[in-house]
Amino acid sequence: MASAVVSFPLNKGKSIPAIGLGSVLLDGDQSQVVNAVLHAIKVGYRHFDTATLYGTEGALGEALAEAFKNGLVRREEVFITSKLWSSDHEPEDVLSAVKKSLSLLQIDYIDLYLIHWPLRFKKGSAMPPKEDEYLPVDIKATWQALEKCVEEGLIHAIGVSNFTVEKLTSLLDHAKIVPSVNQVERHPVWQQKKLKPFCDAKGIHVSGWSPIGAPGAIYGTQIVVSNPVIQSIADKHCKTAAQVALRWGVQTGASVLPKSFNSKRIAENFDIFSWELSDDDITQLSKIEQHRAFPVKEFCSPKGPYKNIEELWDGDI
Ligand SMILES: NC(=O)C1=CN([C@@H]2O[C@H](COP(=O)(O)OP(=O)(O)OC[C@H]3O[C@@H](n4cnc5c(N)ncnc54)[C@H](OP(=O)(O)O)[C@@H]3O)[C@@H](O)[C@H]2O)C=CC1
Ligand SMILES: O=C[C@H](O)[C@@H](O)[C@@H](O)[C@H](O)C(=O)O
Repeated sequence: MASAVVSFPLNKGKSIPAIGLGSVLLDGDQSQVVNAVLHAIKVGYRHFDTATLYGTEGALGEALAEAFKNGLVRREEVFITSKLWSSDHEPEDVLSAVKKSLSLLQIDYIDLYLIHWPLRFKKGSAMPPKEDEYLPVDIKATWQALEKCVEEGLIHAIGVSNFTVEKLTSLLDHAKIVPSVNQVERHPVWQQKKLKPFCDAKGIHVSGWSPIGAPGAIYGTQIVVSNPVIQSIADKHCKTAAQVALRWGVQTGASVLPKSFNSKRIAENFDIFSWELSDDDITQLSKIEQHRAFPVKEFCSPKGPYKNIEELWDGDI
């Protein structure tokens, strides 16, 4: 068994384990999710990241039910993150979306529920949405509906995903509950040098998606695993570039959410707690030229709230 998993305290609810298993599923075979989650629990993972969008809440729920039944782990020992999809932002849709997630996950509370994107789409919209499927965003109303779900005990902590400093600032102006987490793209090639210090100052924990640049995904990139600075640090520590990227994420105070449905890589990605990067390694990594691997221009539209990636990310690109 690998070393115990480290956690970061949140401003509400339980601590968030520093590593969580991602669960984007591109081809439809749900059994690989069930197997991956059960294997990950045995390796030591205690955090699982899913979303309504991914269609993997049911498979995660099935794996958790089996793990609880077999005594592999107890409910209070795992941390489950899921996300509200953009077509469920209407306040009256939020409660039923949360209840649907709970039912698929087969649990009676969700540790962390995030607004997946600062975007609102019509019901049944395509992915990415067509031009006439965008609706005006009203984060305040959606957030208030989520705050109610916290009051009712259905969710223990709430947060956002893909929010910039500007979008968080406007949410903070009227939020009763300060978001616990902002889940964003984060790895050594996009370190979130503007957003991370802002979130730290506001007590908002940052979780990094695509923490190794999604090297194996159809939409993915090799920009992290083939970066020469990362690779040379990996060689020095006898680790892989993926492990250096993940260790960097955790060592700089953010949780990381690597997705793998492959047993060997699930274990490889977890092996980041019994060694550390030196201050000089961190300095070298801080000098890597920065750019987003995933600017997500699919969500920019002349009819949407963001016409281009500058507007989506408020110039932080
Ligand atoms: N909030 C948001 O908007 C977003 C959230 N996310 C969340 O973050 C998670 C992680 O992001 P994701 O985009 O999946 O990208 P990751 O950086 O986690 O990379 C995952 C891909 O890389 C492969 N891989 C995993 N480990 C290794 C390794 N050690 N060496 C080489 N290849 C590896 C995986 O294939 P294999 O399975 O074969 O190992 C998979 O194809 C998602 O699954 C999701 O849960 C992601 C994007 C956006
Ligand atoms: O086209 C847009 C992208 O697929 C985007 O929707 C995903 O990256 C998503 O945020 C995720 O969580 O995986």
